[in-house]
Amino acid sequence: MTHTPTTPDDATSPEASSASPAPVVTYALPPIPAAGSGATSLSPEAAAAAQASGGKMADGTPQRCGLIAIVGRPNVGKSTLLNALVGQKVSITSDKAQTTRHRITGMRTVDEAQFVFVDTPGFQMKYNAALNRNLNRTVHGVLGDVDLVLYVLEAGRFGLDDAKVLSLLPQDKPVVMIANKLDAVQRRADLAPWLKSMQERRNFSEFVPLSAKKDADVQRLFKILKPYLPEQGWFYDGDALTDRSEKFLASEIIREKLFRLTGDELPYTSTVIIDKWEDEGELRRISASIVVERDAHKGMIIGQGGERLKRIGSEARQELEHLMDGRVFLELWVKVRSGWADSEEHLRTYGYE
Ligand SMILES: Nc1nc2c(ncn2[C@@H]2O[C@H](COP(=O)(O)OP(=O)(O)OP(=O)(O)O)[C@@H](O)[C@H]2O)c(=O)[nH]1
Repeated sequence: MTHTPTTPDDATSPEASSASPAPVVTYALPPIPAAGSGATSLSPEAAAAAQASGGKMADGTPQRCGLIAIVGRPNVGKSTLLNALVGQKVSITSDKAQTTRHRITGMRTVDEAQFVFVDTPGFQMKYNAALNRNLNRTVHGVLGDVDLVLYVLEAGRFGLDDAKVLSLLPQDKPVVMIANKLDAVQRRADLAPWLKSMQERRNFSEFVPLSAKKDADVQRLFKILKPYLPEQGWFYDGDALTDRSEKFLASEIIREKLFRLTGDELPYTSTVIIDKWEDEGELRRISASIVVERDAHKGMIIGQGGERLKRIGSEARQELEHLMDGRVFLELWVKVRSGWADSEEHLRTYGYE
């Protein structure tokens, strides 16, 4: 099979694409990561939606639906791409590598095709704590279940860490290479030899240089990916965007503000737990704890005179009010749990199994 690099200037339609779509696969209950757990079973709502649709559009066009994993080394833009594809923030982004820790599913339905995205954490090769063992286990578990893999790189760069991720990808799945951050490439001409060298590394189904931050690129990606989805009924309602709970999204939003406002000072092992979630008429009261490993980290988060924690809380509250379309009262605590990232016991307590 020959591979034609697909660039934003090259209007390749899915039909005109040189790669052949994945074979039609039909299975009664495809595995879907359940919200908040590592389990892979289809939720009752999803099963009902798949049945109700009968697998066809009103005009008789067969529906398509498939699971797509987004993989790549930390910081290549996987979460940014997922959020852009879903059209809503379902995964946090930051400049700090390794901010994504959960198997997040977001979904988006475009015409007859439902794309169900499974975000995978960056592969962690540097540390050996229990947290990272769990991350790698999660990545392998996810890849076994999907119909298509999006392998994300930074356009023009292929380092040892990218090679490591590539070596772990299954041979029997179609893999689309996404060369992200195209907007940051100064000389587009330099990209051609790089793309050619990538063609020799694996039998990629497609090459798609793009910027996850450009809407037109993201819309074009849907067209390229559609033929790879198996013909089968949708797993979710056509307007569903995530199967994550509001509580989970809230903790992710707080975590994002935490990482953004502490810069590189705070280790990625810090986490956020929602302790209280109550509705009082129009007002939602949320109380959350930021759990860190050391007293020094606690000081960093609180900041001079409590200024930093106040800002984290205020920015998170504004985004929560936007997400929930209502007033939010947010109370934040910082707690120290020494060595929690090293302990399997703690990981279970915090729901990372
Ligand atoms: N210039 C540019 N920056 C991008 C693009 N996509 C993502 N970024 C930036 O790259 C950084 C990392 O993005 P994330 O989406 O958090 O990366 P990730 O791969 O999910 O990272 P981990 O959670 O560490 O695995 C952020 O600062 C993004 O704003 C892009 O298309 N162009």
